[in-house]
Amino acid sequence: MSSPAQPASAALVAAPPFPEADRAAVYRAIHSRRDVRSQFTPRPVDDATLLRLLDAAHHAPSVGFMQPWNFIVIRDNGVKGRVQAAFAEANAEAATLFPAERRPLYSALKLEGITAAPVNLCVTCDRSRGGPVILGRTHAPEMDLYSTVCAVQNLWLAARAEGIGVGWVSIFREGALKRILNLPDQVVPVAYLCLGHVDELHAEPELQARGWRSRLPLEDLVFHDGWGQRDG
Ligand SMILES: Cc1cc2c(cc1C)N(C[C@H](O)[C@H](O)[C@H](O)COP(=O)(O)O)c1[nH]c(=O)[nH]c(=O)c1N2
Repeated sequence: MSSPAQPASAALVAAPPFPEADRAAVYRAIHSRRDVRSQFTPRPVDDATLLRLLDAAHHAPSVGFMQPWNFIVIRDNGVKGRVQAAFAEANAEAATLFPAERRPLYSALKLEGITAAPVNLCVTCDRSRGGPVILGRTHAPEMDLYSTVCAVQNLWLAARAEGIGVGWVSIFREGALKRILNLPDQVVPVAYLCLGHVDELHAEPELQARGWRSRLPLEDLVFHDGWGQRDG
């Protein structure tokens, strides 16, 4: 297939601001989204709802429209059990890495909901998708991984709107997850997510509520025209 010398024309549609109530809903999803470990109800996640979430993820931006993601839906208790064991092994290692005075609090935190969540989802990045040269990735090969994270965030926000909680678990040796899920060499497990209906969510990040770490003031993070310049 030969590529045209001129790109085909692309249609435009009107893009006005959303009406007030719709805008409020978007911000509500953003601000009330939480990372969930303990609040999952046993109610199954039906296929239609799950498909809407995956479709939201699939509409994320991606470098060069690479769409490097796959979604491995895990409902099998045997697979969940193996993932849970991989977490437990890595978490025991992780606990030793924090200063002694923080270890009791670390060990008291619940950092996964793998077996409690009705659905687990591994969002992967196929680093070879679309071939070796990808528009926008020529000088920044990690952009495929960032694109996959955009898909995760889309899903996380859509899940909030659906009353589904999502918990991201990243305390694994990557090789362990790859072996359990039979991932090919070029496929990276970017996110391991636990999903399930929730009736309640924490009002603030659980790590903040439990005294692990607090939200930084936005004004400390905004610079103007260069690093460290605070005056606009
Ligand atoms: C890339 C990545 C990886 C992880 C997380 C998040 C992200 C973005 N988070 C959740 C994290 O602790 C949480 O997002 C923050 O504490 C903020 O809380 P809310 O998400 O606002 O509830 C998380 N939480 C947890 O209990 N175990 C984990 O392994 C991880 N890993």
